[in-house]
Amino acid sequence: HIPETLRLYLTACATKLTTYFSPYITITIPEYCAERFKRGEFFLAIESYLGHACARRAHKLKAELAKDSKNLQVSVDDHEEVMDEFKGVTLWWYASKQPSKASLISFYPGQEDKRFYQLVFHRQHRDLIVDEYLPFVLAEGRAVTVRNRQRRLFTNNASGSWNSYRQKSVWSHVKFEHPATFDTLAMDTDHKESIISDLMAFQESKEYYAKVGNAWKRGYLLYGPPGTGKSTMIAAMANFLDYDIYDLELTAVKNNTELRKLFIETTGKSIIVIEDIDCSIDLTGKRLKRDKKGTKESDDDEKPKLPTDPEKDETSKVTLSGLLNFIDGLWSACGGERIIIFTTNHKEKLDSALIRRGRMDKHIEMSYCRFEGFKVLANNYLDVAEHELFGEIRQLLEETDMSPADVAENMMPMSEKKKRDPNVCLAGLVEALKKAKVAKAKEEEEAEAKKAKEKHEQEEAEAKKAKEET
Ligand SMILES: Nc1ncnc2c1ncn2[C@@H]1O[C@H](COP(=O)(O)OP(=O)(O)OP(=O)(O)O)[C@@H](O)[C@H]1O
Ligand SMILES: [Mg+2]
Repeated sequence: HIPETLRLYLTACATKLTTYFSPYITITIPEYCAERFKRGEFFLAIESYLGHACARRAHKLKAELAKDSKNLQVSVDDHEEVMDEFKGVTLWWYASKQPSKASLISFYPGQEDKRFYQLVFHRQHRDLIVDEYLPFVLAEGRAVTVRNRQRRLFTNNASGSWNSYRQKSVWSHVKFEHPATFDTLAMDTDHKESIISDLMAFQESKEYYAKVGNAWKRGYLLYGPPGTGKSTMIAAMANFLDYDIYDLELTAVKNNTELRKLFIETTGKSIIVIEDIDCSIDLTGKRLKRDKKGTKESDDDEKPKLPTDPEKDETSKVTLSGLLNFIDGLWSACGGERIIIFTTNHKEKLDSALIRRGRMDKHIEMSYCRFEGFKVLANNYLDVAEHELFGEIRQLLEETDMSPADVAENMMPMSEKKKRDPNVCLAGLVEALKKAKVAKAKEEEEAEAKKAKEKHEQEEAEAKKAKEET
């Protein structure tokens, strides 16, 4: 009978010897790495890669529902061996686990079993594997993860009911599931095409941004009257690019420090949206309450402010310069692929520093519904591509300014949901357009009258003045 210590020693020696003479090299990738509470990114990438690329060759698989509970995620089961081939070289992956000492109380998930992957290959391929294969696996695995992930809509305004228990993170999120696409978006076709190609160019120009030394980001300013599809456009962009959305509510951000923190916690492949920028900030750095959503005008629930020195007061607000820094690239260190979008109903109210090129690279105007946009809506809502009323509608759309939201609403009044008869719906739209046309004519008339009156008054005043002088 051999003493325990000696036995352990001999086993260790035997392992050493076999490794010494073995022509094979083993690389182990543990599930939990240095930062103990986070699953290692490489481990996760391998898991995705093997499930995707090599699963067909494995005998024992396990399937789990992905986060969105729609896609099945298949991965290689524990204690299973899979073969892979890379540039003609064969290598083997083992998924395995090591039960940890039972006496330990588990502090983090996975303490019970230490799972790991082992990669075995011939030592003559060492350089190929380390320099090319492993980076390849990492990239592939990441791509698979991205394809399977559930996209999310983040918000910093957690006062609502959602996820309010998640106090720790500055952002709270819900699933992002907006059906809007560029196909369903009613707007000028050329305009739409130019936006799509701009987005594609952005997505593909990682190297270019690195070369010119810019952060990999792009800013869009969406402007136009209410109901012209600015928010819808953002959803369509996110769907097109497969990005997350961060909806940044500036009025809920206390100061520039908090703004920076929010920004740093965003991840790549995301769109950061600040809606109604003109209502959120003004040039003196004073934040305005937005009355649009029925928020209170004044902070009368706050304690009366003690007189403080102006410097201190400054830090309690998000200022324009804070916002500019935020866009400019304090943060370029935290990786790229971000799009920043501002929306506004009044472009002319914005400070030129905010929207100059370089900050907002592209200004996109969303405008009233014209015939091209209407055709998209008619197709979406009524499945009509041609109709005898189209000619009249085309004419009326040119003469009135109706937003796509109103056109859609008039074409399909919510109360008459069941009547999807195109004839009825389009006739309803014609009616509404005619009414809008009359209203517009009246408005113009009134404006004209007012102008004439003012002119008259001015002339009178001038005449009076001239009389006095003489
Ligand atoms: N161009 C469009 N194409 C398709 N649908 C549209 C379009 N514009 C508006 N709609 C419809 O009208 C609704 C309101 O549009 P949306 O919220 O995108 O407008 P908005 O420009 O963001 O308005 P606001 O300035 O008030 O925020 C949407 O739910 C959508 O169904
Ligand atoms: Mg909107």
